[in-house]
Amino acid sequence: MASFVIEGGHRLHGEIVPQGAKNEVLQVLCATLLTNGEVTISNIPNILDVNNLIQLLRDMGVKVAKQGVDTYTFQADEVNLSYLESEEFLTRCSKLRGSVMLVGPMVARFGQAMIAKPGGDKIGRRRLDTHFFGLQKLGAAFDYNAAESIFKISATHLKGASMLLDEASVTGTANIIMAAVLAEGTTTIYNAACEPYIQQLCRMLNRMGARISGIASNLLTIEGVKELKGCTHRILPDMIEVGSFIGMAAMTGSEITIKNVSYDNLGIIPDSFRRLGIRLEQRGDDIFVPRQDHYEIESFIDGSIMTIADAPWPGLTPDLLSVILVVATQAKGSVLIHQKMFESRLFFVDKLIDMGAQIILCDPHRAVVIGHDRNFRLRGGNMTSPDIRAGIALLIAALSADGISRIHNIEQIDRGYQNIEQRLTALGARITRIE
Ligand SMILES: CC(=O)N[C@H]1[C@@H](OP(=O)(O)OP(=O)(O)OC[C@H]2O[C@@H](n3ccc(=O)[nH]c3=O)[C@H](O)[C@@H]2O)O[C@H](CO)[C@@H](O)[C@@H]1O
Ligand SMILES: C=C(OP(=O)(O)O)C(=O)O
Repeated sequence: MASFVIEGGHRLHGEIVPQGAKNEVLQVLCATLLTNGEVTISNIPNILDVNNLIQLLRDMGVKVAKQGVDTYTFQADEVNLSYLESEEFLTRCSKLRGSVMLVGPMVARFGQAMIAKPGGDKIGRRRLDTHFFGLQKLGAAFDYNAAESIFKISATHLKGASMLLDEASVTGTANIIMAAVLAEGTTTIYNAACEPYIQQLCRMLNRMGARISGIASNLLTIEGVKELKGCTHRILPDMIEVGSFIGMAAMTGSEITIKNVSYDNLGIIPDSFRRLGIRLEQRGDDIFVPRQDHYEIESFIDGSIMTIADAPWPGLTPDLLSVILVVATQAKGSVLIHQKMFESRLFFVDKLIDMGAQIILCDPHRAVVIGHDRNFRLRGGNMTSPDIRAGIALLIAALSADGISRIHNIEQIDRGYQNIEQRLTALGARITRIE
């Protein structure tokens, strides 16, 4: 297990460019299986989850060629179907959440898919019902082997259908879209997830010849086509990285410009940080965060205490709540952080309490943060990163703290953040990786 050693208390300064979005790239990589044509994707981040999925595609027989520093071509013209039943395939799938999105394309193109319970963050129950109910509606049969945690899906013929999803699952919607594009006839998906990454997937599929309308809404209409062709696609900047950097700038009292953020695709994220009293300016497609010695959490209009909660897009992504919680510890005022979607994502607050933060964990979903207004600083600590976003939140806390901190299990951070210590060191952070 690798660790970071962080010397806190240094202000940061300069420009940082967000990487390509992890959660978009995981979707569109799976979509390359839908065609035997060549798909070129650029702005692919060099992170653990993405590299694992690319390796998985290679092992399946997909021809993968690196064309540039962040650009790859993929050609799935000779997929090894027997590999899909191997022990090795199942083990690899279980390493990342994104692998679940192989199911839709595989059923659509090859009529069968087998997948082990996918990995990803251990942040509470992460059911897959929406995925499989949707695929069943399209005519696929599925079987779950509980003893081995293996899902088996097969379909001789997928047929378009109307469906109302029981929840707007992001990867579930992606899976159903990718199956429906090659189904016979029309599919409508209501209560579809509609975040920018799903929009990007739909636009890419349309460039491949799919016929999807309603993009950016929660009602998608998909007219199935017989086959898809290759295309080129560029990944959006990672909105969770953008939010993490806004929080990091505020918490460390630093002046930072975050470059090329695709502001229009950030939704409610900038305003969520503004509600904590953080000033940020849109400058073209950049975000400028000025140095702020104090920031004060707003109250609601009636004077009651602010709540910041997650919700399906266009609500606030749950993936930023850990960062928002950490940043609130140095604000003036109080806020209730309500993590509605996941039930084990707030337990990392124990580590912040050890560092001197004032937080009451009310229950697994809710934490009240009482901001210090920087009256006293967090103390460096020794901690383990439980999940990707708690990991970056702890890193931000450590950068602002007095003294030395150690964060263990940083593989969790590496899953989603590219060369993070080098990029932050370029801004003046003091972070050392210990293997
Ligand atoms: C690889 C990937 O893309 N992972 C993202 C994806 O995971 P993933 O697609 O696995 O997450 P889902 O959207 O399926 O659901 C996330 C959680 O929210 C709950 N839920 C979801 C929708 C809803 O309307 N109501 C509700 O309560 C689900 O029960 C689940 O516990 O979306 C999550 C929610 O944005 C993000 O945290 C993950 O980073
Ligand atoms: C929860 C996350 O990732 P995953 O779904 O891959 O576990 C995340 O990106 O915050």
